[in-house]
Formats: sequence, C-alpha cells, structure tokens
Amino acid sequence: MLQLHNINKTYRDGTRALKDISLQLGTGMLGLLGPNGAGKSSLMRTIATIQAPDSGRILFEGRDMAQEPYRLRSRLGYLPQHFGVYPHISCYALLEHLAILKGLQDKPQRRRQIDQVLALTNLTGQATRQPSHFSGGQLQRFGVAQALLGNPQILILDEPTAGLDPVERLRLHQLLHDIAQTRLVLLSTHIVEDIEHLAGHTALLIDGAIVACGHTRALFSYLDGKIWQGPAKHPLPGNTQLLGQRLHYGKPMVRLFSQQCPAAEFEPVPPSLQDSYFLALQKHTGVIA
Ligand SMILES: Nc1ncnc2c1ncn2[C@@H]1O[C@H](COP(=O)(O)OP(=O)(O)OP(=O)(O)O)[C@@H](O)[C@H]1O
Repeated sequence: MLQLHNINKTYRDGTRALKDISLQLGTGMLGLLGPNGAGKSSLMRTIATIQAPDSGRILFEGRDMAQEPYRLRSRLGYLPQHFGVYPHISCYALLEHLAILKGLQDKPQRRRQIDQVLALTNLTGQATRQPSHFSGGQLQRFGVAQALLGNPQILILDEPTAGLDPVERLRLHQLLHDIAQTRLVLLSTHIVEDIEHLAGHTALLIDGAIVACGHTRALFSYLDGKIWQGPAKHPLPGNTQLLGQRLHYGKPMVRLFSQQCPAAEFEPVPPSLQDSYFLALQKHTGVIA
C-alpha cells in the first residue's frame, strides 16, 4: 500500500533526522520503535505530508506523493505527538468542525461517521463534554476519533499512549488493535511494551536510520538461548553484555547477553524485544541499559 524509498531529511540547523529510510508497508500495524530523538516524529510528519523529505520518494498505491499530496492526505488520519483542542466547544461540535475540514460535506453522512468514531473510541457518552476538560486517556481517544474521520486507509499515531495510566493504555491498545485489522497503522513509540502488545511488524529507528525491520518476534528470536539471568556480580563475567539490572525478591539480579552460560549461578531466560532493542542501542550509540 505504502512504499518509502531512500527518504532523507536534514533540518535547517544541520540535524540529519532521517537517513536513507526505505520501507514497504501493507495492512496491519507497524511499530516504529526508537529512543528520544531517533527521528520517529520526523518520519511520521514526512509520511503525513506535513513536511517534505529532502530526497527520496513516497508511493501510495504506486503513485508518487510529491506529485499528488492530496491523494494521500485524503486517505490518511494523523494523530500528532502533541495536539491542542479548542476550549469552550463540545466533543461532538469539534469533531463536526474537523470533519468539515476533512471534506465531509454531506451532513447525514458526516453525522453517521461521527457517531461511528465516537462509538469506536468509547466516547459516545462524552459527546456533549468539552475535550479541553477530558482526562488524558479520553483526550487520546478523542485524538484517535478525529484521525478516523474520513475513514482513512492509513493511520499515523505518534506516541499515542504517552502519559496514560495502565487501564487507559490497555483500552487504547484494544482500540488500536481493532482499527489495524483493516488498515495500515503506523505506531511510533519508545515504549517497548506497546510494540510487544500490538505490532506484528516493527522497525527499529536509531539516530535517523532503520537498523532492524521485520516480524516483531523475528527481531529477537535470534537471541534464543543467549539471554541469561543471575545475581549481580562485580565485575561482570567475561564475554557478556549487560542488558539490565533489577531487584528480584530484594536481591539484585542482572540480565546478560552471552553466547554461553556466563557462570554457574546463571540460568537461561526467554529473550524479549527489549533485549534486542538494548543490544542495538549499545551497538549503534554505545549507551548501556
Ligand atoms: N523542526 C526541527 N528543527 C531542527 N531539528 C529538529 C526539528 N524537529 C526535530 N529535530 C531534531 O531531529 C532529531 C529527530 O527528532 P524527532 O522529534 O523526529 O525524534 P523522535 O524519535 O520523535 O523523538 P522523541 O521520542 O523525543 O519525540 C532530533 O535531534 C531533534 O532534535
């Protein structure tokens, strides 16, 4: 459905935010995972046609978006990382205003669609309230509702779960899962758990470049039998890489990457996407978890 070929973006101050990004995307959810400043929002804004790449091409159903930006714009919904809502206007009235801006001129059709997105995002009961008075979770669901107006085929969601409590996060996960059954959903986040719950495919973005991309499980299955957990030791056993340290029933434990069992007290544990992410971060930035 959507193809990105060698996308590059450098901002005026010389920051190279996107380096030769290429992706082929179809229906389903792609998780875009990366640390702060990796370029996730830059990529989202570029796909949403809010900013143009310096070079490279974006093809939607085979057509070049640089030549026909309106073609993609009319088929996509975008939830930016930070979005504001007008005060003193009800949720329903604001959706109606945004729907008109999106070109939904036919009133009965527009109202049907607003009712649908309100029901889908579980906001029907809040339709007369002002979004400026919503809780964080309700506001994010409102953001998804406005992105769904026009029934887009591509939904771009930039860090939609940031700041949500666990109940609201799970509620939003279920909603995004349902939406992704019939659409392409691009989900940007630095929360590994969001990707593990939701994304069949993941692209790992570090310092503006995609360093790994594929089936989410395949991105860490290569670590089977190479992740070990045991008591924190100083120094660490040789030929190992530290992936994390935490307390386990009050005892400090470490998680290590090692080709072989690092020491007698260590046991193998199933690998996770986070292990693979931390190893990639160490390799590309030198940052240790
Ligand atoms: N308009 C801009 N002008 C100059 N530099 C920018 C601009 N927008 C982003 N950057 C820089 O580009 C790089 C990528 O930023 P971007 O916001 O795309 O990353 P991100 O992965 O979304 O980060 P975060 O998770 O913190 O939101 C960063 O170094 C950032 O400071």
